[in-house]
Amino acid sequence: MKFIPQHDQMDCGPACIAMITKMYGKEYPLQYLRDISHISKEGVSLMSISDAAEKIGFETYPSLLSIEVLLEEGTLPCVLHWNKNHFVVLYDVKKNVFTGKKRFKVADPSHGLITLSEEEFKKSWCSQEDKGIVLFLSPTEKFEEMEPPKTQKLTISYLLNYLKPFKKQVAFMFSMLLLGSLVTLVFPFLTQNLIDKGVTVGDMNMITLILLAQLGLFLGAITIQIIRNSLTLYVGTKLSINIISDFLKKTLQLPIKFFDSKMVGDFNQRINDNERIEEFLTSQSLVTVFSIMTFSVFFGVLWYYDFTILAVYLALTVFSISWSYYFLKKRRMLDYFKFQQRAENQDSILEIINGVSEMKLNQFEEFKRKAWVKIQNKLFKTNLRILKIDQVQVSGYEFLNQLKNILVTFLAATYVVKGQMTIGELLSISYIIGQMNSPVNQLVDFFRSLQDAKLSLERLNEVQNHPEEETMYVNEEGEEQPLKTLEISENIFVNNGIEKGIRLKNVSFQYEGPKSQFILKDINMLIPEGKVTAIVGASGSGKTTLLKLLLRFYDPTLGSIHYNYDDILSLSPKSIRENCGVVMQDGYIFSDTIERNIATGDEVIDYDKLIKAVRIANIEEYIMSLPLKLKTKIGASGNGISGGQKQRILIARAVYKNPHYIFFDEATSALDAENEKIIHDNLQEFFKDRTAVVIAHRLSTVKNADQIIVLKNGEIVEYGNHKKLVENKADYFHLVKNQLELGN
Ligand SMILES: Nc1ncnc2c1ncn2[C@@H]1O[C@H](COP(=O)(O)OP(=O)(O)OP(=O)(O)O)[C@@H](O)[C@H]1O
Repeated sequence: MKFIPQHDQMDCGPACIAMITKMYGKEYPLQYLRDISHISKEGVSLMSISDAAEKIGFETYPSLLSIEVLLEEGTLPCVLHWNKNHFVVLYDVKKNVFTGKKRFKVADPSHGLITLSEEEFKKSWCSQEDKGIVLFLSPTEKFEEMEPPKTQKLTISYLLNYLKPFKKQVAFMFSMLLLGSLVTLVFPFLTQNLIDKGVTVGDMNMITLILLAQLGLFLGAITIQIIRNSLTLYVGTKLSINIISDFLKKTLQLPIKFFDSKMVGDFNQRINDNERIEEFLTSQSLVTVFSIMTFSVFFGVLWYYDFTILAVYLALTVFSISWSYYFLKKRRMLDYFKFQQRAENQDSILEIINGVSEMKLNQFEEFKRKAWVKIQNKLFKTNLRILKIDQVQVSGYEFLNQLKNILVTFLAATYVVKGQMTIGELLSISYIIGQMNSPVNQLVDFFRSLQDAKLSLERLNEVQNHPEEETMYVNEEGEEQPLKTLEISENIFVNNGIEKGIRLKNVSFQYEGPKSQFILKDINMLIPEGKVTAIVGASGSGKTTLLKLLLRFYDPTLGSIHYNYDDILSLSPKSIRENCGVVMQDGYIFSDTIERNIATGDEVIDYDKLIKAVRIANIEEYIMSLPLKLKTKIGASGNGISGGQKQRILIARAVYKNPHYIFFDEATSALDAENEKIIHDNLQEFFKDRTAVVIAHRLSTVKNADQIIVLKNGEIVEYGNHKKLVENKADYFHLVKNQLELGN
């Protein structure tokens, strides 16, 4: 059984399929499996795992059954629903020949390969009385025929390219290292001469001279060390900035769907991954090259002194390195788990901080604190496992090192006793052995760092390999074409007199896999150019989702959306968003000045436009009452401003953009009636000649719209203007009835 760990907190499902496909001889990349199992922040469901497995050629049978039936009729490996919130693979069940007791072998993507007794197994698996949920998978011919998609892997050599711009500095660092190594090389000869030509002969002048030379060399070595450290810091920092900045650039080009499945902790850990790689490139790799050089030089010097001593030294060194390497491999998986638990830990702390007031209001503190302690316990267990391995590795390594030193000293001392070696030579050899140990330690550190860097690379690979948002599209003739820019022009020619606007044809949409619920169902509508369309409907009816499709955050599962005559799939998402002024329900206030929060896209702020936008959003009075006016900083996530002020700033942001399309999702829901009326009147003027879609529950906002669309459970149930819909006395009427009676 080849174990594959989950990379992120929600990855257990895809990791289980990856292990099973591997058992059947095929290696599917985790990212591909994530995509086809439609992973979200909540992870994947058994249905999505089954969908994904079917897609790559398995036949799947989900079941709820008892342990006896599982053992009698089940085929292994299978996926089990574990502790009601996780998935694992059961790959073997063995019977103890002496006790007759069964041992269950389980691959837990967040913990490793584990063997459990029947009791333990039942405790984690059985969710309803004595039964548990299982997904059996059997490969079909399709599985044999299908080839896993190829992914390009980031390699260490690719990363070395990052060092290229720093050739000069690296060469300089290298020459410093070389110089340092030459200096240390002279020390053993000085020691030998100090004893043999100074102390033994009683030549005080010689002793003084040699000691002065040693002092001089020592000062030289310190100077070299200082220069080297500053250079390493310089190159390291620059490299780190380049690597992480490229990573952020790439990450920001990924589609929203990618972010749907990631937690903040997962991203933070990836930044750490980048730093780990930087450290590997700057500190470890260079120093190791140098260490190997130093080692080789001392190797030659030791050979010059005595071959037997060298041979003993080498044999034990090879043994101690192999010892460490073996344990490093064992530690590899634990590193994955630690990474993941640290991400969980960060998310938990973040949630406690962000939700502090809700927690206090609803007495949730204890529960959340205990959840945090639970994560800490998991982390502690992993750390304990790591420590156990490290203890054995380090103790064994130290023991071998000491044994090496003792043996070599014993050999050298024997030579001195026999008169085959001088005391000076003995001391010199001791010095050389001491010097050779540090490159060997360095080599062990290098292997550890290399392993860490490789793990980090694997995790970064999935970001690197994920297709970016702006890619190609396939036209009607089946040819690949570059994406087009959304055209906004007065004289767009529309074929056959078709009305201009955004047209939705038979649009259906699901967030997750094919077996998931349709959030939008067969939507047909035109959002006419230059007019205001309002969308109303009960909470959860799919209004926001519809808006997100228009912004190309997601693509329709079925049907098509056309901006005038262009299919949305042929348009670059960036160009669509550039032409849209959007206020979302969860609009975000950046930790910056008010003016920067409004003029987000412009390098140089156009103050005329800004004042106009601020006036339309009716927030001028508030801003001007602040001591720093437009330059006032509004805190992280908009702390320090009220909900209504936040909405007005978001409206000002959309207006400042001067967009052709306007999408407002409950943009004025937090405002008082008076403010809403003023903004509403201001917007009527602003909406002129623009195409607007407004989602609102309040009658006053939608009443004047040119057309009103009523959504119910993802379907359009009614459309028309206010007057017509009220007369219909159907869904719209019921939605706004209370407000009508109030005389609005
Ligand atoms: N990222 C997502 N992943 C999975 N399901 C989602 C996601 N976002 C929304 N949904 C689901 O889609 C459905 C419609 O949500 P949507 O936000 O579009 O409704 P809405 O009509 O805008 O509701 P409201 O008036 O409360 O804002 C809901 O059942 C919701 O659970």
